Amino acid sequence: MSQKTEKLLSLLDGQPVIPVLKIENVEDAVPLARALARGGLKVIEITLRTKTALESIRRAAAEVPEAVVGAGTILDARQFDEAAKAGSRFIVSPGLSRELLSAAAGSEVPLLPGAITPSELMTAREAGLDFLKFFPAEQAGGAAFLKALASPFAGIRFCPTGGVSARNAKDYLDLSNVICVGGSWVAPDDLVKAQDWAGIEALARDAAGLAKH
Ligand SMILES: O=C(O)C(=O)C[C@H](O)[C@H](O)COP(=O)(O)O
Repeated sequence: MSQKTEKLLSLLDGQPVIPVLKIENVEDAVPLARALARGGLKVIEITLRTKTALESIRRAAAEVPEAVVGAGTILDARQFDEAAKAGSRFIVSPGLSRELLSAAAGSEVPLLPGAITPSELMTAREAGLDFLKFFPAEQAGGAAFLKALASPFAGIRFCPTGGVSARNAKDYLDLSNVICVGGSWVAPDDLVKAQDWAGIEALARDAAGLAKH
């Protein structure tokens, strides 16, 4: 296992679900991170899909010490650097590219890149990355596909994301090559919009209870 994977795994500390967050209103970042941490999901991924994402990362990282804030939807080296500077402790991408791999190689911040096909897995492996995001998990073939990758790629482990929910998370978590899953279901847009932090805390608590094996 690479040193950066070890670092990422120690940040995760056995958490079975990484909430994937889309924050429109920057004022929501701190209470949302706090609610998720109260529910047991300290490690969160704030996606760069909104204008307020970087400022949301900055605020959550600075004001919620119990949270481990990462950035998601990172597509290139510039975004990698901006997210790292904002205080992201880890970086998630839906895919992998040479540019992103080289940004990650020059940084202390671990990268969780997306990969699906055997060839993509081999590219990641050559770059020393052995913990990958399997995205979009359900649409790409789901738990059956991921299970089939376990034999030839014994050293590679995954965080399946995309179409994962309370309904099917266990199907993934039960696989030997899955460490955790990612998903937006613990912080749905309507609850965030309603600032229903208690509701989100309850969803987080259920997700945190989805132990591996
Ligand atoms: O933005 C990224 O970096 C992505 O890779 C996409 C997200 O992980 C998925 O949008 C979450 O999927 P859902 O749980 O199905 O909503």
